[in-house]
Amino acid sequence: MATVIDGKAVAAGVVEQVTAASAALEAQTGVRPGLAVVIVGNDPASHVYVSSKSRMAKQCGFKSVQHTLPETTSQAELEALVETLNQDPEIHGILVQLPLPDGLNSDPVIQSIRPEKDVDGLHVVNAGKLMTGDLEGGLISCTPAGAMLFVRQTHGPDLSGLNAVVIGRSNLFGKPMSALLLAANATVTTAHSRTKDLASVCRNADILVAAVGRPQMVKAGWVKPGATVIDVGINRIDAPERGEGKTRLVGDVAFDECAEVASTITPVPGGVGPMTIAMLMANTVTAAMRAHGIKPPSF
Ligand SMILES: Nc1nc2c(c(=O)[nH]1)N[C@@H](CN(C=O)c1ccc(C(=O)N[C@@H](CCC(=O)O)C(=O)O)cc1)CN2
Repeated sequence: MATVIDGKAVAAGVVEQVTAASAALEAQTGVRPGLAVVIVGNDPASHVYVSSKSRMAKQCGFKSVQHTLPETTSQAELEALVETLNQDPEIHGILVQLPLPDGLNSDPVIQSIRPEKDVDGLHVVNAGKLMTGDLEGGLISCTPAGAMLFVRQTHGPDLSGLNAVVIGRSNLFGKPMSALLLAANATVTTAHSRTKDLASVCRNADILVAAVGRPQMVKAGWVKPGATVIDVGINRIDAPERGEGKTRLVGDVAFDECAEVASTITPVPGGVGPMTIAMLMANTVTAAMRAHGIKPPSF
């Protein structure tokens, strides 16, 4: 049976570090890190995530601002709000919750955020820094940064000689995750829906990262014995065993069977998910410290 990573515990450690850094910044400068979270529309899951982000920001000692905009918000209104937040000296981090409602284009919105306030790490400047191996100068997308912390805790900072396979190529996760693994010297394959014979590609992985959005797609036969398996999927499936109409969360990995083969594995829930919010806090305190000429800790 594999070692199961406790994402909640690791995230709590990061939040503790962030809270200390935030207090130190305030003691030195009188400034609290400021995080603005923008949500458009009525997606229930997004509202839950945004509430958690705002709550956690307060817990870390930040100034926390939430902008809740109606489904009918126009592209121009959304970009105007981002511009106001760009100009606000008390706001060091801006996050626009994704996905946006149909009819709104997230890309120009994200690119209108000042790179130094882009705590989601999605601006081309931050993505470019990551691609060129500059891990200290920019801001890194929260979920891959959190997943990478698990990888470092398991394998150390240098992944030389290890094969890593990332299933998924999104801007939010797959591409930055592949770049982080490559920067740590892993030999990286980015697999996706058009990859031929995905199972045998995965079987070559010492580190297998699944971010496909398909419930329990990765089976035990896809996992190399002794591999580290990181599950980034969050899928809600019917759970009639819990009662009529009930659901439960599962990842992209068939946990029970894969845990028999892997040496280390992340659960869903309680694995990578909690790291997303913790790393957002880390990015926000980093942005605030940089804005005041103070070197942030590495998380
Ligand atoms: N602008 C962004 N939008 C979205 C991001 C993001 O990083 N930036 N990521 C996801 C959603 N997300 C945060 O926004 C997120 C997803 C999951 C969790 C989490 O803690 N999941 C728990 C289970 C929660 C539950 O019960 O539903 C877990 O896995 O244990 C936190 C944040 C898309 N949008």
